[in-house]
Amino acid sequence: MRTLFGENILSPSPRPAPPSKTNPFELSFQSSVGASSLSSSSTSSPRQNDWLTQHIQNQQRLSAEAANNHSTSNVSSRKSHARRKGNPKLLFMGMRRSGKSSIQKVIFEKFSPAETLYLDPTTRIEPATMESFIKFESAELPYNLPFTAPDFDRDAIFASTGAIIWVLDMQDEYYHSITKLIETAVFVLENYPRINFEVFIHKTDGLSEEYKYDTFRDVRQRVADELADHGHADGGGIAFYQTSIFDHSVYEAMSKVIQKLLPQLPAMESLLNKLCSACRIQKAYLFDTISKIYLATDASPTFLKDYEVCSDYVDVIVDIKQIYGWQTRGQDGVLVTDSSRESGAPGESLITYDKSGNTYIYAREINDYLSLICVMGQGSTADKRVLIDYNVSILNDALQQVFKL
Ligand SMILES: Nc1nc2c(ncn2[C@@H]2O[C@H](COP(=O)(O)OP(=O)(O)OP(=O)(O)O)[C@@H](O)[C@H]2O)c(=O)[nH]1
Repeated sequence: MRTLFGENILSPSPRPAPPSKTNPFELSFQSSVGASSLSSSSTSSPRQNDWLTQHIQNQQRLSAEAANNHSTSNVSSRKSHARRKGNPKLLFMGMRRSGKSSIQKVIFEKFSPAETLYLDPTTRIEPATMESFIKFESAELPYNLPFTAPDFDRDAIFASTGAIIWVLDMQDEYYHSITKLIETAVFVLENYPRINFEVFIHKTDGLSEEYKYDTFRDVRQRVADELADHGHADGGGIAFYQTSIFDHSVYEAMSKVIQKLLPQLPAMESLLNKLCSACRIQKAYLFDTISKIYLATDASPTFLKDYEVCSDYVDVIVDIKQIYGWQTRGQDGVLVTDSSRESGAPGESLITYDKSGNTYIYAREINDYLSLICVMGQGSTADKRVLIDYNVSILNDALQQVFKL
């Protein structure tokens, strides 16, 4: 693989094209809902972005209200995920030695998988936070904590939790874990229906594809059957993921868990979809650079290979940043505009992806903690870079609008 790092890795941000010129790569936010309001201007993308942002936020607000009413009236048939304001809060649960601490250490504290071999057992609730683009908060519940007891202060633990991640060790005897999982899931569904319940079927490394598939299906089936017996015929909205700290699967699963908690997700996805169709991007990911969690991607099918390449590229970016230093952040929690940065300009780079050089990875730093990584498709060659940069800068502006509010 040949890296095309040039002097432009830290080049100044591209100048937007003059608004009077028609730009074939410009984001055009055509929508059936707002077609009439957009038809008057075909080139004013920043204004269209404002409109889109507002429109999406209104939609989000309405659907959040609807979901709220729905979940209070009918606990077992919740459909939408509980997106809430504030930081995503994750609670790790599961049997002893299932890998709860390891997942947190690898993702949030950047331990290498081998360093997790001899972690001390967790005996008390250990909250941890990671400051990145968003502040991730996680905690691990010791296996034997009697949280269902009536005198236990459950609200202190569960009231602010966004998602519970049940870690199930696939390489161990897992029937007891399933029993505990069901107990916990029923308790959560009945007492805290707005918490997302996620199951990591963990330690998939070193197992045959056939065994992984059979075990995954077996666990899902058992959980669905047991929950149906407890009156949750729809499976309680529980999601299952195969994970291992030795590959990218744990990052991908964690990304999906986090995304469900982000109120800005629909807006980000919509913006990425528009960018992809305007710039012929095969796949676009918005990565939280430090944690390698992607906060959003476009609607095109996700291939693990694309994700792996983009994720590895984020590693490269982090390594380069470690060498040259991280730039300071403007204001807490708010995206910093290129012009308002105290020092330097956003980093950007290209890297060839296949031998022909037609497919390449485009990386653009949105701010110090957020990166846009795109797999560029055929027809979006590197010589159209200025136009692509221009569209990405529009996306950048729109993202700032989304996260300011
Ligand atoms: N093969 C494999 N081993 C893993 C994986 N994740 C964790 N482990 C190992 O599993 C063992 C237990 O991991 P921990 O993270 O300490 O498990 P825990 O659930 O936090 O354990 P307690 O705190 O005692 O409840 C360690 O030796 C890890 O290296 C994985 O994905 N694959």
